[in-house]
Amino acid sequence: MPYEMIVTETDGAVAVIRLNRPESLNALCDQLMSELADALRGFDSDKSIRCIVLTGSDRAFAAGADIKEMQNRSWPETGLDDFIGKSWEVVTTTLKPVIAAVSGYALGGGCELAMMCDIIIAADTAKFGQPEIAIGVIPGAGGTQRLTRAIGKSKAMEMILTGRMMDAEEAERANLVARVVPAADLMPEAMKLARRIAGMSPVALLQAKRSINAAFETMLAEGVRYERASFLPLFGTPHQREGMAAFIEKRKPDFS
Ligand SMILES: CCCCCCCCCCCCC[C@H](O)CC(=O)SCCNC(=O)CCNC(=O)[C@H](O)C(C)(C)COP(=O)(O)OP(=O)(O)OC[C@H]1O[C@@H](n2cnc3c(N)ncnc32)[C@H](O)[C@@H]1OP(=O)(O)O
Repeated sequence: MPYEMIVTETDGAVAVIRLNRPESLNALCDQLMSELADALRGFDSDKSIRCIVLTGSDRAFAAGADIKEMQNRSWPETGLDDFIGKSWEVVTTTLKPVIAAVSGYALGGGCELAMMCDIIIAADTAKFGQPEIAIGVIPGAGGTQRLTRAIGKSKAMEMILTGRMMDAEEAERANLVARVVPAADLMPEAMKLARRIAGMSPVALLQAKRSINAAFETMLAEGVRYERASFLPLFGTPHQREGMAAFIEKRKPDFS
């Protein structure tokens, strides 16, 4: 599928998807989200890819869903089409680790898209927010749920009820992002992290990602049961044997 609104490339076992609508600060229109979903499905089924980096431009990761596209839509016409589920949610069903490398604006659907990813690395220029209230709506792609779980009720409520932005430093203090780096270092740092993750056992990465995400979705006892059900099947796999043998033999493991 030729893409008009995203650019994709691979670097060894790492795939990079760059949102590419600079004229509208990467506003997330239906076509862009369909292209993103297609690219994610493709890399998720490509055995040579073990980690995915999603990024935007220096000025904007994404300034939200496309207001101009949404302006005149109404539920009676579009309510039967689960567009959010069929395209936006593909990020959350991607089995491989997805790193969001955020520079500039990540607002509304842009912040929600970043939060659907597994790890957010922020440039010191990043600005996060859910300003939907200012245009008469609320977050519609998980923002009220993921932001609250990530930063706590009071700060999430303040952000969503006022629509204010938070800068990268505040986002790091609030645990919305894993780390803040100088803007010039964003992609080098994101790629370094992605390569490190890509060197690990794919089956262990899958079980770890699923178990951590289960912590968002369930009560503690159920989450621990889910983790145990993910942990025990790893024993007897070639990568568990190789990983533990390599430690004992004092050598690097080969998870290829
Ligand atoms: C039943 C009906 C269903 C309908 C929807 C279903 C399908 C979609 C699924 C959506 C699920 C997610 C929902 C999400 O939670 C909702 C949103 O994301 S709403 C949008 C939230 N974002 C914003 O409100 C931010 C808007 N942008 C700004 O505030 C400013 O642009 C800025 C980021 C502060 C930057 O300001 P400036 O530096 O001054 O730059 P400009 O404002 O001049 O912008 C430059 C250029 O980009 C255009 N643009 C910016 N943001 C958007 C956007 N979100 N949508 C469309 N276009 C955008 C801006 O218009 C300028 O373009 P120009 O006017 O020059 O052509």
